[in-house]
Amino acid sequence: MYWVDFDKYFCFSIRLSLTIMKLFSSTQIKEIDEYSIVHEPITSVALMERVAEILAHAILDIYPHVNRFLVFCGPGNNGGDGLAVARLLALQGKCLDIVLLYDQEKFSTDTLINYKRLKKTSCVTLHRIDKLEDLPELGPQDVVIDAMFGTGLSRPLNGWPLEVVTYINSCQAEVVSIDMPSGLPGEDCSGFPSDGIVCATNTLTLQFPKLSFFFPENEKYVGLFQVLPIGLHPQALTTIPTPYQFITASNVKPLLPKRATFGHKGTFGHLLLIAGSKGMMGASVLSARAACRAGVGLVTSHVPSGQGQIVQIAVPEVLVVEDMDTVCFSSISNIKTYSAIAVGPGISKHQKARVALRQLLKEVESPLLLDADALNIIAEERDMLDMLPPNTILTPHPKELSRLVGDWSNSFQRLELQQAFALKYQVVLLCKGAFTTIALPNGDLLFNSTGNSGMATGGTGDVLSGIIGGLLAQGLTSVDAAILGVYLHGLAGDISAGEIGQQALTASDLVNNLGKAWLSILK
Ligand SMILES: NC(=O)C1=CN([C@@H]2O[C@H](COP(=O)(O)OP(=O)(O)OC[C@H]3O[C@@H](n4cnc5c(N)ncnc54)[C@H](O)[C@@H]3O)[C@@H](O)[C@H]2O)[C@H](O)CC1
Ligand SMILES: [K+]
Repeated sequence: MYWVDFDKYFCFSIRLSLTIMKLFSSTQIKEIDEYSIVHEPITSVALMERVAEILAHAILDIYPHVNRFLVFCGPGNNGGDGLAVARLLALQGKCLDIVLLYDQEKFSTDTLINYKRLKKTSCVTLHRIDKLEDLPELGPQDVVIDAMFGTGLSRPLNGWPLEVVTYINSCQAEVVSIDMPSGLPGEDCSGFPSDGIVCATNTLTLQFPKLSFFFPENEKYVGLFQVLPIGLHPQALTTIPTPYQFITASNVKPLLPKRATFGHKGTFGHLLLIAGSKGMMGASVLSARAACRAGVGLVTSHVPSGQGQIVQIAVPEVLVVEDMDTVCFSSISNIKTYSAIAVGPGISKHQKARVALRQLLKEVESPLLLDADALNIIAEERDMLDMLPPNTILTPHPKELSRLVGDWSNSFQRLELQQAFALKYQVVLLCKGAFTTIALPNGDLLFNSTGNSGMATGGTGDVLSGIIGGLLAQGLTSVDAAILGVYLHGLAGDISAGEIGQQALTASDLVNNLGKAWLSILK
């Protein structure tokens, strides 16, 4: 399970007046680091000291009762952070054993300065070690501080550092990694063997989450992660370009649609929801309920003939139109009446639904969202991809996404495929999951910050379609509707998990907590 200290993250972003929380590559982080040193101005060793104070504080917060820490230090500034943290923890009365993996000739300038400072500190024992058998004893109550490699990692670990990583991973002790688990690259992890990376209990990362933290295959290395603002220069953060952004509360607040005082139900849009088929009417009900709580004026549910009663009883707020077919969506009518259309949840891949979807794509003029079976159909009938109107929103989960974009061998490649597809077809393409990603028609890629694994349960995708559809109908652009919809959906999930826990969470809880989610953003 991941954990991000979003409050600290938000506070800091607001203080810097950032409207967008960017995510940077390791190379760019080095550039931002250097820019900050010149323009703050601050010496690099003073910046390292500031970082170490923040890190030591966070470590003491997590482990207030731990008395002994074993710090593994590499040659670069990550090792320097470790040495400075060790000194500060020793000054707090903790017992510190420091394992130096390299001779001081290999140390970076600031690491060497901190090595010399540490030698003058009491309660620390420095070990320059190059064999496992010489390592100091590590008890289950002790905590390992991993300060071997951070953003400067340039290749997979081998030799001595690899032996140390294997040893650390075989021990019972908890591990806190500084900035990154040693051995984990910041972005593309292909070619980095899985046994050469520290498995941290907690990762205390500096200023920004690293891209690789958002990849499911890296959960076992990153553990719980916390983002610690270290005061890098706001100018560098705003001017250095990156396609990656992180959606936080400060990003979504400006997107909230205004409610005109004299508005009536015609003012707030009319959504057509084409969802459900015989035996799959739950999808229709859930998406309709969610749409009704998304601020939209009117919702019409298009359902198979004879199924309308289900929706009318379950969601009295919606209007219902029945198809001619008794099984599935088979034809469209009066689509120009609506300010947005969402199609797909539970519609089946029946031949009649395929024909109707094709017809819809030919005739549609309003903003459009495609989900679930609508996506499966266009993945199989690929000429329909060229019929997608620009800015259509597609909301697949990973399996549906792979049908659209092809298979990937790691999550970084998945991001690239997602971005390329959004750019090629000029659509907004989601990949639902932890940190739902949203690829934009300009090639940018956003990560959502809300949500939890309690939401990994049937029907939550239908709820998302209803929310985003409702926002589209109110006139939000596709990009804004996708960002706000995904954020609200996850927030409703977090509020639900806070009330009833993740295990008991159902899709209906998300709908019921959407009001609280809106209020929490409006605050
Ligand atoms: N974010 C910031 O602004 C700050 C970050 N700080 C910390 O500095 C590190 C990054 O430091 P850097 O010196 O650039 O890199 P590393 O310490 O990660 O390591 C570089 C060091 O390691 C060697 N090396 C690289 N890969 C390997 C390998 N596979 N095997 C062996 N050796 C390797 C390389 O040659 C160098 O010697 C960042 O993570 C933060 O912890 C600053 O303290 C403050 C500002
Ligand atoms: K590290």
